[in-house]
Amino acid sequence: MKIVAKRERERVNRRTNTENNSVSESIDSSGGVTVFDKVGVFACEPDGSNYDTAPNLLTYMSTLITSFPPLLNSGSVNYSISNSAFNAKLAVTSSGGSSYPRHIDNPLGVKVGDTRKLTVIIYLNPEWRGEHEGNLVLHLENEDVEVTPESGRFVVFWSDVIPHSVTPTNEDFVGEEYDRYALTIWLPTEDVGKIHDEDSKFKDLKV
Ligand SMILES: O=C(O)CCC(=O)C(=O)O
Ligand SMILES: [Fe+2]
Repeated sequence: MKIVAKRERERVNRRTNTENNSVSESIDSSGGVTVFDKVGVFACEPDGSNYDTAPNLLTYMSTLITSFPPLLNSGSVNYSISNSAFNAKLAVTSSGGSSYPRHIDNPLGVKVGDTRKLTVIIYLNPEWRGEHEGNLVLHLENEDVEVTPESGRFVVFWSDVIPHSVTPTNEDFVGEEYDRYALTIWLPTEDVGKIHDEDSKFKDLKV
């Protein structure tokens, strides 16, 4: 299964990958928006057209998108997570030093029509070892939590409040075999009052 996942992630990447050096927006503590480059990060948006070459990946994605929102909404607080306007990205962070700066995925929220509430990341790196680095760091209230991008690892956090970054991939490991693959699915909320909610205990976190 791990090998299938590896072949499939490479096929999706090869077939549809066009975007290099993607940019993202980040917001500072006074509300200013800056655009940052993600040098060495290649991304594509897997969809039904990838089913022929990556059936397991697509089946996994569709199972997750249909089953996860109802599960989350049945918790003690209903965040009205929806699967209606999800978006997905397969990102390949090149070996040899590429990284993501500290940012929030949805810094501006409803004023720019961005209703993403939940970031779900699945790592697809069956041969990942600690020395390859490229760890996700979640900058939480009182601590930074570092998550290694091991295959099958599943990370979920609020898209609108949690600052995070990716440490540089190790410059000593260069070549496609060391590229770092992450499949991200963003799920929106139908209750836009839940975005940048003043009652959120994370509201004071800053990019
Ligand atoms: O690949 C990761 O671990 C995080 C990626 C990320 O922060 C993003 O795509 O916004
Ligand atoms: Fe992010």
